[in-house]
Amino acid sequence: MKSLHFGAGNIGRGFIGKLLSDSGLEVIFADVNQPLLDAINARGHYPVKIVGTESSTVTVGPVSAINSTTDDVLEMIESVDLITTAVGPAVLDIIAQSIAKGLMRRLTNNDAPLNIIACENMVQATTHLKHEVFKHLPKSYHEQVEACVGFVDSAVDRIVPPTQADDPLEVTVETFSEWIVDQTQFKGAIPDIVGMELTDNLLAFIERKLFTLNTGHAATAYLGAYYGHKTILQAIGDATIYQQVKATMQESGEVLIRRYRFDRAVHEAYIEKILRRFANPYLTDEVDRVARQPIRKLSASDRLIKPLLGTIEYATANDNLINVIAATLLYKNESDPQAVELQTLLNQQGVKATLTHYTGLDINTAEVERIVAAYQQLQANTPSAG
Ligand SMILES: NC(=O)c1ccc[n+]([C@@H]2O[C@H](COP(=O)([O-])OP(=O)(O)OC[C@H]3O[C@@H](n4cnc5c(N)ncnc54)[C@H](O)[C@@H]3O)[C@@H](O)[C@H]2O)c1
Ligand SMILES: O=P(O)(O)OC[C@@H](O)[C@@H](O)[C@H](O)[C@H](O)CO
Repeated sequence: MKSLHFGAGNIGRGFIGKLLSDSGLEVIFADVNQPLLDAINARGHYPVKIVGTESSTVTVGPVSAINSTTDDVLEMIESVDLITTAVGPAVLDIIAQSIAKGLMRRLTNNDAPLNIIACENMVQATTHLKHEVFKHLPKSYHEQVEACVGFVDSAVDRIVPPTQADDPLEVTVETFSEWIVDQTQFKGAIPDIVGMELTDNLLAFIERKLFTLNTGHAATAYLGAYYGHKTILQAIGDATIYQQVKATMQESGEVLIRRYRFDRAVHEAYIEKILRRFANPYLTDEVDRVARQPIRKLSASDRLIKPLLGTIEYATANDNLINVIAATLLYKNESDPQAVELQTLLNQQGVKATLTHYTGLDINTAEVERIVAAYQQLQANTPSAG
């Protein structure tokens, strides 16, 4: 079997590409980073360092790589059996055009089933990609694509920070990993991939992951930045932050428990395990990586606002979520365009207008007033300001 994976970054090489290769699939990466592509093609394999209480380094390969902006991608789509992505939610809209073009070429002489799985931190990322792909497909292709192409949603969990090694191909990953896919959305036989779990209840799994791990991770990063920490390990090692992060995940967890009837004790254990993962002493994960793209993280369907909306729906506690959202508004990073845009709008339009603009929250709600008050309090007590 042949697979094309968009995004040869941390998750691409450290998780999805590794599982595909371990399962005997031929792996071709498509990326826009030419030096990275050249390095992959020159060597044909790369090292993955798995770190935890026991560490090991494994070699992933053979692999090859093509430039995602060239016609090589269209040619590849004509013949592969599986397409996966780990490019970041915003880039899905960019690669959709190439996927649509590739599908049109493929369908002229190949109606074998093809499955596409977007592995992004986003609810129903593949369904979103499907909508984008269909925007670029003439109507005459829609029926055939519906018949031959499975757009399979997934939840993906493994902490993979950028490597600290000199080798640009090396990836360092934690021991834990979880890839869950919606078994109801495949076309043809489901590929046999070691470590890919099947479910017919994906929404519960993706919300559980995004609104626990990623909610807690974002809380650690934005509170960490506020208190002047550089890494997630340093931030979670700060007792004040640890308690707030745990309480934030519990507030979000209460919504998940009510919505999906999760067992309370099992969910509490899930939170504890995630806190231990954040405190993995063998991973160097910068606060700025986890805090990246704060505007995306403040959107209505993402890890902060969706749980907040859930607490409003169920009338449950949300003081910690409110405080983390306020800390997110205070996040500054000159090398992150979204952080710069956020601060620019805050300076131009003030907290309330900025908050409602990015989150979609109703300006007249008590929660907006509370976030504004929390923002002002955090700002007045900024640790670095003395
Ligand atoms: N790193 C993690 O811990 C982790 C864990 C779970 C999920 N994720 C998700 O996986 C996705 C990727 O995250 P990452 O940490 O691997 O990011 P990354 O920045 O390391 O990798 C993204 C890769 O996509 C490439 N890319 C950009 N534009 C492209 C295009 N047009 N075509 C092809 N490739 C393109 C980049 O060059 C880069 O190599 C995100 O959605 C993220 O939320 C990350
Ligand atoms: O990738 P983002 O920007 O959506 O979120 C940053 C981190 O929280 C994320 O990459 C985690 O490391 C990952 O989701 C763990 O599975």
